[in-house]
Amino acid sequence: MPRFAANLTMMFTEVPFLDRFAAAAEAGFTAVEYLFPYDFAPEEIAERLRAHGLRQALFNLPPGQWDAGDRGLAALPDRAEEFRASIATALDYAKATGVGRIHMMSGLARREDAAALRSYRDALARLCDAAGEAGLEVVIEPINSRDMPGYFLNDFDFAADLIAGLDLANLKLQFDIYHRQIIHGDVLTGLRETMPIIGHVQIASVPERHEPGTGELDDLRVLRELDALGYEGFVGCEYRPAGETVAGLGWMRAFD
Ligand SMILES: O=C(O)C(=O)[C@H](O)CO
Ligand SMILES: [Mg+2]
Repeated sequence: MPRFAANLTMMFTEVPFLDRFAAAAEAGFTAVEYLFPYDFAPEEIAERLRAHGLRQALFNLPPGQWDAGDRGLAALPDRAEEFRASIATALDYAKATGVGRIHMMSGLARREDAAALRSYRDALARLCDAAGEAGLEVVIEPINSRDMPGYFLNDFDFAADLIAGLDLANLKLQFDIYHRQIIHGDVLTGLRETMPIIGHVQIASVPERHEPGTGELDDLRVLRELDALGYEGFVGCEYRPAGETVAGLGWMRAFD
């Protein structure tokens, strides 16, 4: 049975962010993830996790100025200093929350840009080194270009090649089934081929990004295949509920 984590950026938005921990626990989740914790002090987040018996599955490094359009810093050579500072910030939150892996967003850049590629590879090496010392994995996630136009890491084969080429022990793939289906399709084959390098999985229906089982893919079949392949990590429920969050959790009963 998959170990589901509620994505608190997208789910339980009926209540303010810090109250979403309680709401997720009450709905039966034992783990949570979200994009960014940085609007709150590390201790505030840690306290919510403790109070509700939740595990932290994942969060992202600071992405730069999100509201100004930044989507990560790693592939941006002129933001290298900011990227380095973001590692220390993320590691503070990792220590407080006990998370086992952090997601590094690439930023908006062209893959053909040699300086961007160099910056991205250097950023990964630096981050993996620091995260490794803290006992953490680093994950990278291909994101489809419809949701995030211009995103550097927009292809699963490119990501797998980078991971193989860099050969860093704690670098893994974040396999978001929603993005995989939009970018390439062929989801089951993708899972089978990349299972040895997968560090985190996320799911949502395609194309609406709602509850699993409400889109074009047989998401329950995909989740069963994950089990069959021996995946033991978390599956982040990174979807926007079509209506009220708890009312939309019926799809999970298939795994009771
Ligand atoms: O968009 C996604 O799928 C993510 O997982 C990212 O963390 C951020 O955009
Ligand atoms: Mg995702």
